[in-house]
Amino acid sequence: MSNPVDAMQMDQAAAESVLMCQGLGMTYAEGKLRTPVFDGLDLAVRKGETVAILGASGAGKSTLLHLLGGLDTPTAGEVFVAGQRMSALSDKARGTLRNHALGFVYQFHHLLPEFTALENVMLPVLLGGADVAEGRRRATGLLEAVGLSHRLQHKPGELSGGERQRAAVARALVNRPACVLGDEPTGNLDEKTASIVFDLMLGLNREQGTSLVLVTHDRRLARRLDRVMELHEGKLRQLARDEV
Ligand SMILES: Nc1ncnc2c1ncn2[C@@H]1O[C@H](COP(=O)(O)OP(=O)(O)OP(=O)(O)O)[C@@H](O)[C@H]1O
Repeated sequence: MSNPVDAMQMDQAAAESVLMCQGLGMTYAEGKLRTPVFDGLDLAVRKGETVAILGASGAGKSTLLHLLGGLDTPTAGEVFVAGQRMSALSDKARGTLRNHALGFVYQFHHLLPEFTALENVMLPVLLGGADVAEGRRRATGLLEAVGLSHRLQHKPGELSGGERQRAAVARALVNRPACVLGDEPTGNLDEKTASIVFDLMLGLNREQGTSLVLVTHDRRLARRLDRVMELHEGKLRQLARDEV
């Protein structure tokens, strides 16, 4: 960013968004193999806004979500989380900001198998520095909200697929993040359970004013979000309602 006026405008726009990227580019490089995925992507997600990202297999949706979540470093451009420029932060500060400001839900739940549902949901609260009583209170409240108050002591292997995914949603929301990033969060569930988990995410996000960025192949679910974007041939484009 050579022009200071541009830099100030970018910082201003970032401050008004919970999540923003500008000029985002990613090219994977391994030895001589270079895989350009996209370049020059701009996206700004406002507080409470829900955004779907559609795109064919291999279009770069997971790559984009990883970069937005600070889990990988872009080869071009900038990501701002809660107004903070990710590239300006140390690894430790980036990790703290991620834990505090973002929640993640994946297609596979990624719950820790040796811990109970309650412990899994408490963990991000404890990592954020709160005490055990506070962690238990918040985790229990959210597990109740996702209909799992009767399964607090069950380990992931003792839960159904839908129950595991609901626990993963509770875990993503327990630190009251500004934004939840979902990578096909209902992709592994049957239609009815997918719809229940999706309703839960939307309901909890709206109650808490949390923004949602959701990668999905399911246009029917995407249509229920505020905005639908499509990643196609390295470009991100907002779709009109009748295109979804
Ligand atoms: N670590 C990596 N090294 C090299 N290339 C990669 C790497 N990760 C992903 N890619 C390539 O980048 C492109 C985008 O991958 P990505 O996983 O982001 O796509 P996607 O849109 O999420 O696909 P899907 O819908 O199938 O999950 C793909 O062509 C993939 O092969």
